[in-house]
Amino acid sequence: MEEKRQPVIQVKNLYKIFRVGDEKVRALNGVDLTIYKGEFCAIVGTSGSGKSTMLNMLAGLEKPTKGEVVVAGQHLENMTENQLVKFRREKVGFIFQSFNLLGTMNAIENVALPLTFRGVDKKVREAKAVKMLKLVGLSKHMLHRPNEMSGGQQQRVGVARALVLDPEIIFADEPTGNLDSHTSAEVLGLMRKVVQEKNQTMVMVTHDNHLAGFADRIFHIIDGKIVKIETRSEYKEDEQ
Ligand SMILES: Nc1ncnc2c1ncn2[C@@H]1O[C@H](COP(=O)(O)OP(=O)(O)OP(=O)(O)O)[C@@H](O)[C@H]1O
Repeated sequence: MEEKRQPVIQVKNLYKIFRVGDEKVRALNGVDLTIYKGEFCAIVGTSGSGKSTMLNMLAGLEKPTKGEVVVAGQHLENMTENQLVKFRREKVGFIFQSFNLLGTMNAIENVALPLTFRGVDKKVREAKAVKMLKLVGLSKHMLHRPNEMSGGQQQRVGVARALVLDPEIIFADEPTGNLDSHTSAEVLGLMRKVVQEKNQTMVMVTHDNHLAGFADRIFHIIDGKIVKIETRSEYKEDEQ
């Protein structure tokens, strides 16, 4: 089993040091990790542990101080800003805590929006958006605007919008931050299902241990270091 797994994200000896006045903040203090194709991984830690910094490095939003970040075969630490923009556009989808939906657009239009930026034909855009909304269980809410939907439904529109471009890798930052625990569990279960079906790779950061439990593997981060990696027991048994 193990040797067939294809690494999608490889981080080696990663440091991110911020200077604040005379002080140095070691937001990432020597991180090594590998994430494989098809995995749903969670990076979990308390406030200030380095989660967002880690996600920013993996998504090519910020440059490391030192170390390697290889994503989908590309060394992000050597790329120019233009190359990073291209990398993000082609490879990556984002799901945020705040849904970032446009209030004047209905669900279909919101989900179709990233395809507009790619110059996809209107009919094709709408067909893809409808398909994604069905996949996230919103068949009956396609024409609803954000203020005509619940928080959980809005977040599912956000998930559909992140996945409509079929990204190889999805990054999620506290994706259920504004939702109650029951709805959070539903949204995460759904994200996991969709990503699994398409054999995509998802990395989520959260401070919530319970929500991290939805992931195949959990990386625990404390003071910019990965201190423990947990694998779901059912997967461990598969691998033996
Ligand atoms: N731009 C910055 N300049 C200076 N220090 C920073 C900067 N960004 C983050 N830090 C520091 O780096 C450390 C890690 O921050 P980070 O935002 O990655 O934590 P986090 O785990 O995502 O926290 P939270 O859950 O509160 O969002 C913190 O000590 C933070 O104060």
